[in-house]
Amino acid sequence: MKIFEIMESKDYESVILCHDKTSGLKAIIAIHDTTLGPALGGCRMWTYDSEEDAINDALRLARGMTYKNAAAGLNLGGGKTVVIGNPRKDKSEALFRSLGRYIESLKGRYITAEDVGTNLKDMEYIRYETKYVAGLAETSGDPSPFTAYGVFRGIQAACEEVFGTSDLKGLRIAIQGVGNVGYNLAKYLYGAGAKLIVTDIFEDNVKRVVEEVKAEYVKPDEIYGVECDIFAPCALGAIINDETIPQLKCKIVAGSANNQLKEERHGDILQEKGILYVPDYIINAGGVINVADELNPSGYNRDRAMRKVSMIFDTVRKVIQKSKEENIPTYVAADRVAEERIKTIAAVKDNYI
Ligand SMILES: NC(=O)C1=CN([C@@H]2O[C@H](COP(=O)(O)OP(=O)(O)OC[C@H]3O[C@@H](n4cnc5c(N)ncnc54)[C@H](O)[C@@H]3O)[C@@H](O)[C@H]2O)C=CC1
Ligand SMILES: O=C(O)CCC(=O)C(=O)O
Repeated sequence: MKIFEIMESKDYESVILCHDKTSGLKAIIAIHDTTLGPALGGCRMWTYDSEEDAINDALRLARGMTYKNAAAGLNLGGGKTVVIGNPRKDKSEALFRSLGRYIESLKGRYITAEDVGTNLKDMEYIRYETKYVAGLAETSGDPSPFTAYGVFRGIQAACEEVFGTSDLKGLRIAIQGVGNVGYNLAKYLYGAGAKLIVTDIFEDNVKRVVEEVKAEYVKPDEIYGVECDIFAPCALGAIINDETIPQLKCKIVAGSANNQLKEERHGDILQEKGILYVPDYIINAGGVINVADELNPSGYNRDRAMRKVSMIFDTVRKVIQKSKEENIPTYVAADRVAEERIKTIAAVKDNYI
């Protein structure tokens, strides 16, 4: 793996390899860009097939956070931690405290939070060793309901564009994955009068949405072909690909899953087919917007965080507008929105003060 070549090609600032023999910690902290402020991004714990896969994931996710934070209007850069290990078997207080000490050594250049495979308890252990951790139980807590609310607002903005109204009443919305975010999203959509079709690989998760929001159930591999207005991927990445696109019968793709496009060209294909794709990192920023509110000098405020999450409606509109004006796919427009903000703020910071 030619690490410096990769870092140079996508402008990474640092990649820190962390190892602790006692706790078995093997982690990578990737910091992509700190132009806007300290890098904020969650800590993922996963069993990777190889160390190279883990490093690549950390790099990709860290860069994603730069774009997510920038487009969301946060004064934060992008970074991410990847812990190599099985989140069901390999967790311990020592492991997360050891990681916390590495994060502390960065003196605030990187702030961590939850991600796939980590939870509030893990963040508490990290907190024993460093204050550079957000998303704690006593402050902003579980980010999922905020992410779901942001996705809901983004869907409303997309509907305004495609159907001429943000009213979701009577629309058919297919949700892939009704876990933490998908479940909360289903409740918002049901409350707004939408008809839901859902799938999940866990029976319990399906059961609660079928009961609580009268959703229709389809098998996991049937969700792509469901006749619907909106397809909301809330499970895995790379689900918009050569196999799934021909099956889609929706007008909008808008959901919380990270890295939905398997390859960038799949965003182009959606556009050619007249399906509006709402870029993942624009619509799923609710969680990080909420977590970032903890960094406010006056302390965390839930109402303020919700107001900011609600503005995802405006960010989605801005991205759609840019895509139309510049005749580019929405995923390119999103990147431009983020890059332009970073460039402008970097120029402001050029001044000597
Ligand atoms: N939780 C948050 O605040 C944020 C989550 N995201 C992304 O949103 C997505 C969902 O996150 P969470 O709800 O927190 O995760 P989760 O693990 O609680 O829920 C995911 C659900 O998808 C289901 N699933 C997995 N594979 C599936 C398949 N092949 N077909 C159907 N269902 C399947 C799982 O059984 C689970 O119920 C992930 O991609 C995550 O990276 C992004 C930003 C913030
Ligand atoms: O929401 C969080 O807990 C951290 C932010 C993050 O890593 C993400 O949005 O993917």
